[in-house]
Amino acid sequence: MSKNEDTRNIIVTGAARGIGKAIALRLAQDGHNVSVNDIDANRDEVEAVKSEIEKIGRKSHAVTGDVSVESDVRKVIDESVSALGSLDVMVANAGIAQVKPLLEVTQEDWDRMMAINLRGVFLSYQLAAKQMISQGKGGKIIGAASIVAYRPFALLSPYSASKWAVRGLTQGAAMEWAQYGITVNAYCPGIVGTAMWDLIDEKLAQNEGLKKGQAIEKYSDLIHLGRVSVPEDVANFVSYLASSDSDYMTGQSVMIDGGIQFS
Ligand SMILES: NC(=O)C1=CN([C@@H]2O[C@H](COP(=O)(O)OP(=O)(O)OC[C@H]3O[C@@H](n4cnc5c(N)ncnc54)[C@H](O)[C@@H]3O)[C@@H](O)[C@H]2O)C=CC1
Ligand SMILES: CC(=O)C(C)=O
Repeated sequence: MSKNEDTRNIIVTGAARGIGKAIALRLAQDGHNVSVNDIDANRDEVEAVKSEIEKIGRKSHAVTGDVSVESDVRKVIDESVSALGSLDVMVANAGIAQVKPLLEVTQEDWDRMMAINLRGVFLSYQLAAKQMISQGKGGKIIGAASIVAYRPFALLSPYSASKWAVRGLTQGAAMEWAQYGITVNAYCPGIVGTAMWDLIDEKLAQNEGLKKGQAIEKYSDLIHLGRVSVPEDVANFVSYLASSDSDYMTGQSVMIDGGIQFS
């Protein structure tokens, strides 16, 4: 945490594992209180993250709910504000991936992708902004985009479109909410070794006639820094976005990918 930084009250969605968990733990280590959300099926994992945050010495709250459902996002925010006292930073991290040739994508596939990755971010952004405006002290809203928000990966077209839309939403929200002292930015990871990439690797391998582990190896050749990302690489950048050091930055979707894409 920067010198003279206040303790902030923060929500991280999709925080049971992977990048969301790393972000939640890093923000707690930075001295903030962190409320953690995930779907009900991951209740035990999200409770375990809450315990880890409390062991660090910060306040925490675990709240399950589906970010694509407005009443669930409202519950996540209301419970978190009751438990922590306010909402200063919202990290809309939850997301899903699907690997499928575009010619085989069904309307159900498309709708599920957009419901979670786009409507989920929209609801998290909008309801967080309303809460922050009611508090009258501004705030920081941070979303999960991806390098595919700039250049899609083949076989991940709906996913890429959802992340491209998150980049647009982040710009529009930044324009509309600057007047309330709210900044809105997004992080764009590259290839991060999480459960999401386990799934992508398996499905890409099936599609490309490779063995398990070979797809991630092949795609990793794109990384100039020469290693697959770990969730902590992304959490380090989100720590900056949540801190006052990023106060003059808004509307940006920034690559944190070891040098795959260059904008
Ligand atoms: N792993 C990677 O290489 C990259 C990941 N990202 C993005 O970063 C974010 C986190 O990704 P990972 O940690 O890798 O994924 P992950 O699959 O390991 O974790 C995502 C978490 O979000 C939760 N989640 C899914 N749908 C939800 C819903 N409707 N409501 C609440 N929680 C929900 C899952 O249960 C899971 O705990 C995602 O938005 C992803 O698209 C972006 C670029 C690269
Ligand atoms: C999952 C994802 O966004 C990438 C780029 O791998």
